[in-house]
Amino acid sequence: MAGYIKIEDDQTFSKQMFCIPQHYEDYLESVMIPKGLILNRTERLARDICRDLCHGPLVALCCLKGGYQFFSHLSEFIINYNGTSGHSVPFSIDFIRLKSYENDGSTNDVKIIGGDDLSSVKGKNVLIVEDIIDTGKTMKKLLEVISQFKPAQVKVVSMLVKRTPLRSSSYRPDYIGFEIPDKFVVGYALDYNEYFRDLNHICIINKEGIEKYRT
Ligand SMILES: O=P(O)(O)OC[C@H]1O[C@H](OP(=O)(O)OP(=O)(O)O)[C@H](O)[C@@H]1O
Ligand SMILES: Oc1ncnc2c1N=NC2
Ligand SMILES: [Mg+2]
Ligand SMILES: [Mg+2]
Repeated sequence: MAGYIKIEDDQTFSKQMFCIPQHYEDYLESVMIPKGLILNRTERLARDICRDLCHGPLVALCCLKGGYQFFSHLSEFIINYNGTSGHSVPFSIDFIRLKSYENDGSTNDVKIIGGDDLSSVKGKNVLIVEDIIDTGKTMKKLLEVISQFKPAQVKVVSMLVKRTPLRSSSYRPDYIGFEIPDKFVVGYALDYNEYFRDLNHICIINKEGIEKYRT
């Protein structure tokens, strides 16, 4: 397994140092990972992935909704690498919608909502692109489902892996952007009850935000 950037338990940035949408300012504790750093790390992940996987047709599978920003930027870097590294392979994309969270907890019931016709992955190298691994339940379910479609090989890249020793299945993806503390984070397409997806940076939600947008 390749390396990752470890975000320490007390490693945060002040909200006042970044552009934060006014409608969220009172509901965030701090910035954990600014978008610029996410993009820089994603560019290197694209190079690592291409060096390992780009020897045959590659299908990148976006785990909606939370994975869409990471998927979009990672795909762009893979396409650029494909075009400039002197070696290229056909790169196609597919989408699947998975949902298991309500408020800041897993319902332990991973629902696959539409997009589960994954016959396109048969015989291909598949890269599953996810935003975060927390308990690992979502990824465990997806890997079970995708294996039924007989892909040639499956690799998983997750932008974040949360340090959750007490409730994690200890599943580790093949590629990791950042290992983060056990805090509920939002932004860069990660949500809390569908809010905060329109926030650029990965931030820690505060108690007021948890109450304001609780269902
Ligand atoms: O490792 P786990 O504990 O399963 O948690 C990780 C999953 O939970 C979140 O999805 P969510 O259910 O919130 O749907 P969303 O992607 O639409 O936000 C997140 O985007 C991951 O897919
Ligand atoms: O911190 C988190 N933020 C958003 N979504 C999820 C998180 N952990 N599991 C799912
Ligand atoms: Mg998700
Ligand atoms: Mg969510």
